[in-house]
Amino acid sequence: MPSLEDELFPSTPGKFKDRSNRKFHRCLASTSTMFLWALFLIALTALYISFQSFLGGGDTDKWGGIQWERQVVASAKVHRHGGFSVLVTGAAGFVGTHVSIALKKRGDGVVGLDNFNHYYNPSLKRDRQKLLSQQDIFIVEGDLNNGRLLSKLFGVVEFTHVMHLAAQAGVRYALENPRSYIHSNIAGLVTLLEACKNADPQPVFVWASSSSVYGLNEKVPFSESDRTDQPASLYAATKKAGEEIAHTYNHIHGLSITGLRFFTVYGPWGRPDMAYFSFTKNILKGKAITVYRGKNRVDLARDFTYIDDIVKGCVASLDTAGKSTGSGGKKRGPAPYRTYNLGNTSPVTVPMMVGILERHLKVKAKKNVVEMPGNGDVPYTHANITLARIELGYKPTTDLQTGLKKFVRWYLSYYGHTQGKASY
Ligand SMILES: O=C(O)[C@H]1O[C@H](OP(=O)(O)OP(=O)(O)OC[C@H]2O[C@@H](n3ccc(=O)[nH]c3=O)[C@H](O)[C@@H]2O)[C@H](O)[C@@H](O)[C@H]1O
Repeated sequence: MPSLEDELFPSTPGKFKDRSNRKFHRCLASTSTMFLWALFLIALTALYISFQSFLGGGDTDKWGGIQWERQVVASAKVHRHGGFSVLVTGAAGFVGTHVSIALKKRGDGVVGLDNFNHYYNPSLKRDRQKLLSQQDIFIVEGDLNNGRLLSKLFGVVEFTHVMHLAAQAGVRYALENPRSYIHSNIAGLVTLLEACKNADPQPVFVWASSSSVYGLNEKVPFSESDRTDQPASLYAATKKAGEEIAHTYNHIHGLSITGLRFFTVYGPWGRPDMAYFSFTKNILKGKAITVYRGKNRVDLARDFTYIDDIVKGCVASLDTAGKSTGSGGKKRGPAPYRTYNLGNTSPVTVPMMVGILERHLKVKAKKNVVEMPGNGDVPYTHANITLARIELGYKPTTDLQTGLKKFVRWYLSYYGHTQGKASY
């Protein structure tokens, strides 16, 4: 009777069989099986890798693939003669959402980029995303530091402009999480500028700096030419560093750069970490709010600027920016480098801001007035906007009273009067 082995590995008919031959066959059999298994596993791995690269992912499964590219291209499509194709970073953020909608409404193509981080409750960001999606604006989910994603994006769309609004915001949070400022405001900025530098043609670059760069400067109102070498917070320091970094990309690579120094922007769909927003929540909940006061019992003041005015300043900056001159990463000639204050030019004290909120909310605030802790705050901001007025036609029109009324109306409609849903 033939053994199992013989059946599995029948000898060639007519050939002589012996024991050593059998051993050899047995060894060959197990080696071949192992070899076949290895081949099978290699093939499986190769199949998986090629499927992943077909999807375009790798770093994250949130981007890449044919469907994703279609969405990006459709969102970037320009619907007006001479319109722009704009990459808006931080599109699910406060300013990013408003700027994206304004651009889309006038016929520009807009592609958003946002990492939906958890600095504050991302459900607000998701709701802003829904708002943008109703305007056919697609947000790519990814981080600024993902160079692969950025080069893919610039490969799919020839962006004419980049509106860079993504950042780690907040002055006081830098004490808790300093690295997040370096990650987004320094490393992320450089990764994005690299992608812009390498793009051919290079896009125009407009980005959000901050009033905080004036730091301990005591000359008011703050003009663009005033000193900015005394930052009071790490946030301010990273924004100031961003300005210097952007300058080198303008100088070496011919990128057209416009830096906008925003002054305490507020309004509907705003940031829950900001004072006017968190005060509203706490006043409605009957909780005490902490109002900081400066040295010698001097009230702190801010040049609060309404979101619609900021949006006009951003759009005007895109419209008036000269072209980048570089190609293949090399500068072909001088490119514009501009810096503007976007403020309101009428500072209001924090207690006055609280008073306006009390009137709009029809609730009296419980206030704890404490001396300003040494946490990065500055006592006073006031923008000189002459340059922006002359060169951008920037003219803010909303005072704090009117702007906060609009904010409170939005807040109550979004969170409801009961505050039950306000978990941020
Ligand atoms: O223009 C900017 O470049 C920055 O504007 C904003 O910073 P700020 O002007 O500091 O706004 P915000 O925190 O609302 O505090 C407002 C006032 O309330 C005081 N304040 C704050 C908190 C509190 O509990 N109590 C209080 O009195 C506080 O002392 C201050 O006097 C952005 O957050 C920042 O990301 C950046 O964009």
